[in-house]
Amino acid sequence: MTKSICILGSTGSIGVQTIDVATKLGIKVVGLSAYKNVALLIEQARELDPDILCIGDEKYYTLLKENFPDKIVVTGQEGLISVATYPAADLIVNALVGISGLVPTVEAILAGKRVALANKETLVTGGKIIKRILSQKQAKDSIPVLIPVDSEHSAIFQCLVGEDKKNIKKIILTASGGPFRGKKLKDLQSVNVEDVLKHPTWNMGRKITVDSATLINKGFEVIEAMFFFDKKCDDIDVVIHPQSIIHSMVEFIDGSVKAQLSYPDMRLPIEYALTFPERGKAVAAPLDLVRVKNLTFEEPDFDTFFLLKIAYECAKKGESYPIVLNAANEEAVKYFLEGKIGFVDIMKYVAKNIESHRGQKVESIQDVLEIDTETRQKFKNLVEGEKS
Ligand SMILES: NC(=O)C1=CN([C@@H]2O[C@H](COP(=O)(O)OP(=O)(O)OC[C@H]3O[C@@H](n4cnc5c(N)ncnc54)[C@H](OP(=O)(O)O)[C@@H]3O)[C@@H](O)[C@H]2O)C=CC1
Ligand SMILES: CC(=O)[C@@H](O)[C@H](O)COP(=O)(O)O
Ligand SMILES: [Mn+2]
Repeated sequence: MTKSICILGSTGSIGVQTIDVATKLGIKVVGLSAYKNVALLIEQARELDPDILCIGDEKYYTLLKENFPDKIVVTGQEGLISVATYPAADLIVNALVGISGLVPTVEAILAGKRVALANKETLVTGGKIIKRILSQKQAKDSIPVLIPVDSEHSAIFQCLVGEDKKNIKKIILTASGGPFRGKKLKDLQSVNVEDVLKHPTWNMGRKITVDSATLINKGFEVIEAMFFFDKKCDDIDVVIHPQSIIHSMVEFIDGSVKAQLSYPDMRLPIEYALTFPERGKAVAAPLDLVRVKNLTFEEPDFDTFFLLKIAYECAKKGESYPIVLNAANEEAVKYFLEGKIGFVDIMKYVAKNIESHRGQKVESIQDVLEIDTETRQKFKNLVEGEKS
């Protein structure tokens, strides 16, 4: 079992829950990173006494170092990589948000680390390159280098224990449907940030909560599943399941379907990633299906939530398309949370960015980062251009 971990993004939703699980399991946290929430990072470091601390934003470095003169205190991208590759950690938990998670994942893998991956943007943007890097690495044991934390992928991973991947017919990802399930585009014109952040079943960071409302989160998860489980997007379905009790399913060639169920609590997939191939008993409340009563299912509304359809198209085209999808979406969500564009504009501008994109081959992480930067610039030009 894992004995020591570093947590990248320890001050976020997944980061904080990882600390809870690790503490309950008696796992030592040897490294922490945050971007700008230095107050919480200091509090966490006082409690956990790690060896290495990283603050992304350099302006907080001095404050952090003054508080911990005897620890390794690092900053910036280089500092983040020092935590991602820290020698004393058995496993790195990547709980960063957005493309900021990509390079640390790659560096951790290259340094021979196992990674519990919550940061889905890593595989959305860098899946092709990471797959190549993993194929060149010698497996040390039967435990995969990348272990899923995203609840759906953890569910599938659990359903596949003891199974041969060649017997998978289909992966069925469940989606809550978000706060606007059943609504049409005309109903969404005037929704505000507060409405969008009211997720019906999960309590998560702001960016992923907005992604759940547009359903692009599920599109990203289709792409994430392609890389985790080596499947084509045509073999991955999405079904709306408003209760978020079934976290995903696998249909096998004989017609049998396996599912993983629990109350919606991210600490369970986090615990599974930390204890795999064993199971812990640190966190989950026992599931009472009589109390839950109804498990219901619906078709996704691809017309209203058209970014899900676009995500499938990007998944099929591969190469630069998922990178552009992710970068345009990250910018759009940022603009929306800053009050600069409306909710429907997120979907509209991401769609426009994809429409005008001419695919490019992707051969390296450098290519990924260049396409990401170009797309963000193009996005800004598009939005600012339409405003003036
Ligand atoms: N939250 C959830 O329940 C789930 C999340 N996920 C995925 O897990 C990942 C994390 O999500 P979540 O915990 O909600 O996100 P949060 O926004 O809550 O946390 C993000 C963390 O990353 C840090 N961070 C943000 N930007 C940067 C940057 N540019 N460089 C370095 N560090 C940075 C933040 O630091 P600071 O606090 O200092 O800003 C914070 O610690 C995402 O990819 C998400 O899609 C998947 C399934 C469920
Ligand atoms: C908890 C988790 O894994 C999220 O990715 C979740 O799936 C979001 O909810 P939606 O199903 O609404 O996208
Ligand atoms: Mn998920």
